[in-house]
Amino acid sequence: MAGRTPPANRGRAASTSRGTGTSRARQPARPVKKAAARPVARKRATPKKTTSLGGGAAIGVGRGVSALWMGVAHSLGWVARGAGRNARNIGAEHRRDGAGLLLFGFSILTAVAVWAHGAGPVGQRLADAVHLFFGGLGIFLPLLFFYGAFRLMREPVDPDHRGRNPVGWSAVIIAVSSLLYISDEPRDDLALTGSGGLLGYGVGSVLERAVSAWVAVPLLVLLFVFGLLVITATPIAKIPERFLLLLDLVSGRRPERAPITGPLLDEDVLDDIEDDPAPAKPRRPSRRRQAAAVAPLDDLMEPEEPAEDLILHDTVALPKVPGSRKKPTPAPPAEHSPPPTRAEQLEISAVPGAYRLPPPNLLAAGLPAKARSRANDEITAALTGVFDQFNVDALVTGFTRGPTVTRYEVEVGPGVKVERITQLSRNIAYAVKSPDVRILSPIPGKSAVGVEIPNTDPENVSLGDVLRSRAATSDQHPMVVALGKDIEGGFVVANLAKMPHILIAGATGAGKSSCLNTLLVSLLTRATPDEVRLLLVDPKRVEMTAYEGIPHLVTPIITNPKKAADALEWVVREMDMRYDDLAANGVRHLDDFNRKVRSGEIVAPPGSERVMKPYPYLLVIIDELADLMMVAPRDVEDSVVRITQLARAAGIHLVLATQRPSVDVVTGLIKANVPSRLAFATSSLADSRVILDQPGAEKLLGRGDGLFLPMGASKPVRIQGAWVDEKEIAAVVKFCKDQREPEFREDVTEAPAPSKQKQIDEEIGDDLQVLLQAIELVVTSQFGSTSMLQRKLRVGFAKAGRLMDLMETRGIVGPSEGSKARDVLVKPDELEEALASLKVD
Ligand SMILES: Nc1ncnc2c1ncn2[C@@H]1O[C@H](COP(=O)(O)OP(=O)(O)OP(=O)(O)O)[C@@H](O)[C@H]1O
Repeated sequence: MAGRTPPANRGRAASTSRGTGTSRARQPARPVKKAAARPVARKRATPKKTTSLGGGAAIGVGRGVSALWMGVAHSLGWVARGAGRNARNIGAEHRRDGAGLLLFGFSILTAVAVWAHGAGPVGQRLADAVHLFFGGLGIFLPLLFFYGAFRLMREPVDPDHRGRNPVGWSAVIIAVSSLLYISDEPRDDLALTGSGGLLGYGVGSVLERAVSAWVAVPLLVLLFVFGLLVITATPIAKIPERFLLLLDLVSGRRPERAPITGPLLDEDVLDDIEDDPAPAKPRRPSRRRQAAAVAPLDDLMEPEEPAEDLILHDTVALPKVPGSRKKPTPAPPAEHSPPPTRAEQLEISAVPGAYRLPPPNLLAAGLPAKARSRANDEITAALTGVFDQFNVDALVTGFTRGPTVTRYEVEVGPGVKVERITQLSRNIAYAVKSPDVRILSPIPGKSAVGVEIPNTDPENVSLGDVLRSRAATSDQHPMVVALGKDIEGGFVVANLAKMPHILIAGATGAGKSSCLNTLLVSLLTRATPDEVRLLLVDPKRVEMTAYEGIPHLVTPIITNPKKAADALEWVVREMDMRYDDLAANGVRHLDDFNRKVRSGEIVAPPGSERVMKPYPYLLVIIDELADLMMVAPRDVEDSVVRITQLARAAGIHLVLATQRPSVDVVTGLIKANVPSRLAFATSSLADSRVILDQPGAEKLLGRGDGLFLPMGASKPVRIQGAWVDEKEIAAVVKFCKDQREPEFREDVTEAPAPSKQKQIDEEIGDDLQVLLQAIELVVTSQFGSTSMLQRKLRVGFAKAGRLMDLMETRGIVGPSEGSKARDVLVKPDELEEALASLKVD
């Protein structure tokens, strides 16, 4: 988005990018032709001028010298260009490290020269120069170089604040040296080296003569203060806040940290977080707002420098060809998560402080994200080439690199149809050697067409980074989970309580299970079992075994689809119970109920033995909805629909995952009631339409590449799902399990309420024997046909139909599909179990 590209960044890209130079040369030819014409004319004129100077030996010698000189110059130029080209191919971090090491070397030289008067003749000259120029201040110069070298090597550059330190330090040095000069006016050159040096003399003497020492001194003090404010990035209005914060830190009181609850973290962990500041650039305004509340000392001194590994990307702007179209003005930076909210549930814990959340350092930090790589430059050139070949007046004006995909921004010239870019999609795919090109027309919020092309050098998004980002830590709600990073490199988190239910779908291997892992680990690291309870359904049996035994579970992980259907009915009962409580106490949402219970406004009715306790959120995660829908389609659909329609206020939320997003699994009713969707790569356009109601998911790349369509949004956001590995999952699970045993509810997987059972039993009446025969017939033949029952059991049509209905209510066969035979849901090897359960009933 335009808003995410600070002008400074664009300037940087424009001045440093070489690859872009290539694309520039390939821009529409008009300006290039004009420029080329002039040098040719000059070349013709030159020989004339030279010959007019006269002939003879002098000319010959002159030419020889000139040729030699040109030869040497060309060779040197060639070597320098080669070295420069190679240097540019080195990664940005290495170049920065190189500069840091160079400065470090220089600081050693200066230190030895100035402090120890050593380092040979070079050191002697250097020391003299330093003393002459900076006077008494010169002895601090090595320290300043050390500091500069340390920052260059340790912290990434932030283009927004690139000039801050040089400007700040220059102001401080000029002010101090001038003050030194005025306070100790030297009478000769030698004394100059003791006071403010030439610098102090230059500024101090001029100022003193111009406005007298009485005015010059306050002015210089103001300059000094300005320098300090610039270095520490402190606006004047923030001075009192920062000062109080500094006092807090000096007196040993740690400032309140919004992100992570205090008692749950030890000092090491906090230090980890201090070393690992949240990404700053795209959210800079709000970061400033919150700086006083969250910044530790490091942040106070260097609040604008994001950690290398958490740096966010902005659009890398490419230089414009002369006279190219104007760039749209940047809009304000995009936020990826809802504004911070105060979570009521946080204080629910029955035994405060008894349960510690897993420390963030259990989750490893990912590799630093790249803002630009060689692959990006090559693709920019390829795109420009395609536009040139097809004579389309369009410019690649920049790109935003995400972890898996880069979005190239293309601006079309006046009068050029946007469709011309769309029509070129196949040629673009051919030129960039990737079939997965996705064209966005326009990029929301920008007058530009987006061409999304997979990175040939994709990066993983570590869950730890997302959970430690400001997007996640600024919202303390226990149901906030990490999703990943968007295409602009911004962290994406979501509050499951606000979804309020989400459907996750994608072909096998697309990243659903990994996504469920990130959701679960996010919850475990942010919510205590008193705040959130989990009901996990894993018909695939292997995906969630790692979480068995965590204290958040209400029941052991359910792997049997039939039991899962029963569990959903339990959820409906739990929801009804919660609703009764809400209604009886006149509150509309579980959060209000919990707040009133805690404040004592809601108490048990007189005479009741019940102890009123806050309700935890209940999150139901179903890994394969299709398996449940096969067993008891009507029951599951009924339960899901009922839960999704009502459960929001009762704090019950559903996460439904499926790899078969067909209409018989994700039925119209379920779709209508599950408003948030997350699509990973699907195998067909039809599947994409089922999940998102629009195409797009079929073009995703797999491995966590997804489209997130939160409730109410019309356009999905492309994200790269976060990744958490098995070791990290095991560490977090162990941390939780070591503290508490799960308290299972016995009734979750119990068969549905006796009243309903009885009703069905009554329905069976005297037909039990014939029903058992019918079940045997249908299951062994795997053929759910009414006429077959009529023939084999010698019963009439009405009776056979009734038997079929009874079998449907028992989950033996699927619903009627007109004249077709019904699906048989019980396998022959499960027959005994099915018959036994019926006989017991
Ligand atoms: N966010 C991610 N980052 C990096 N790699 C990923 C990510 N998500 C998935 N992968 C890779 O893709 C593989 C398959 O992912 P996953 O098991 O989550 O797919 P799935 O959709 O659940 O498949 P299935 O339905 O067969 O279980 C993983 O083993 C991993 O290598």
